[in-house]
Amino acid sequence: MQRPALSTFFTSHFPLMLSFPNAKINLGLHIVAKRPDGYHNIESCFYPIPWCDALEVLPSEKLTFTSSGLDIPGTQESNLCIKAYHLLKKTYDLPGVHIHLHKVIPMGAGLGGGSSDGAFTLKMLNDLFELGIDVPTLQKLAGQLGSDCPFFIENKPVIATGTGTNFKGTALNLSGKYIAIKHPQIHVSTQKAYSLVKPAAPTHSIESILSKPIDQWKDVLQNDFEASVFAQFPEIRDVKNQLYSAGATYAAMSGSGSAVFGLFEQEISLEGFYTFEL
Ligand SMILES: C[C@@](CO)(OP(=O)(O)O)[C@H](O)COP(=O)(O)OP(=O)(O)OC[C@H]1O[C@@H](n2ccc(N)nc2=O)[C@H](O)[C@@H]1O
Ligand SMILES: Nc1ncnc2c1ncn2[C@@H]1O[C@H](COP(=O)(O)OP(=O)(O)O)[C@@H](O)[C@H]1O
Repeated sequence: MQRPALSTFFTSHFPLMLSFPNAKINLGLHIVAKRPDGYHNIESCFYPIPWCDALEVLPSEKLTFTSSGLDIPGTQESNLCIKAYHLLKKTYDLPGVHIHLHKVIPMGAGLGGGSSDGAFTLKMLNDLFELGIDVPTLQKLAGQLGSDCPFFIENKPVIATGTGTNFKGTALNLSGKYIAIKHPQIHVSTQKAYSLVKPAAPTHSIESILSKPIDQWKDVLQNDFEASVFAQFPEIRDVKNQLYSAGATYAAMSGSGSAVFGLFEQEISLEGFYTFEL
């Protein structure tokens, strides 16, 4: 079937699209080796969580961008939504769009919020303009925006290896558990965090640890960033300890920080933490 011209497409379809780019947590994170390109091979479980931004794309004469909610550092051109548009525009005949991002997910937190916005922009433009880009190609494109971006294309729990862009599905299902998260408002540079860790081959695979009950994860399911980040910012370790004191079955820093999360069997309310059901 021949695809209609994009201009007629807009007038014949709903000219608006809304999505809710969500955050992720890392359940365990091993930094396995430094690569010749300067990046690191890792092993981690990426798990999507329902803490979301809101992203709207609608027709416009030219590309425009607005945001609300939390202030996003950097220029519009450095925003991953705009980068995603330009990346697709290199290959596809994209008309103008107006992108509005309502920012909720804390930034520089290890929750992948910016990466999610970039990946969701790719998916929305693909759907809206019926570009027909398949999932592996979308993941490759997302990889050009950042290492965390490809995960958000399929957005389901995976064991990630390589630079965090090779995925194996996992049956891990935390539905019905509760999570408490705090972003201690400390900005940890991902690049610096990687440079402070000495890579090492792990003794146990994350997949094997995650196959055990959650109450056995403590002390074995490790995030290799924690030691150096906690040494620099002891208050982040305090947040983790606070979660265990409150009865968390497992608590850890997400990614390169500084957000810390705890998993609970029951609904909890903790001052200063954002809590919700998974
Ligand atoms: C640590 C993780 C774990 O999920 O997430 P965050 O804590 O940022 O959410 C990721 O590996 C971060 O992914 P992302 O934040 O997209 O990183 P990128 O923009 O690709 O890279 C930022 C910098 O981190 C370093 N980097 C990133 C990924 C990787 N596998 N090895 C690296 O050494 C590089 O120095 C790079 O210049
Ligand atoms: N749409 C966006 N939302 C948030 N941050 C963005 C976005 N686009 C680019 N950035 C940049 O990415 C940085 C952090 O990205 P984010 O993915 O939120 O954190 P992290 O990598 O720690 O998970 C921000 O400080 C900002 O400079």
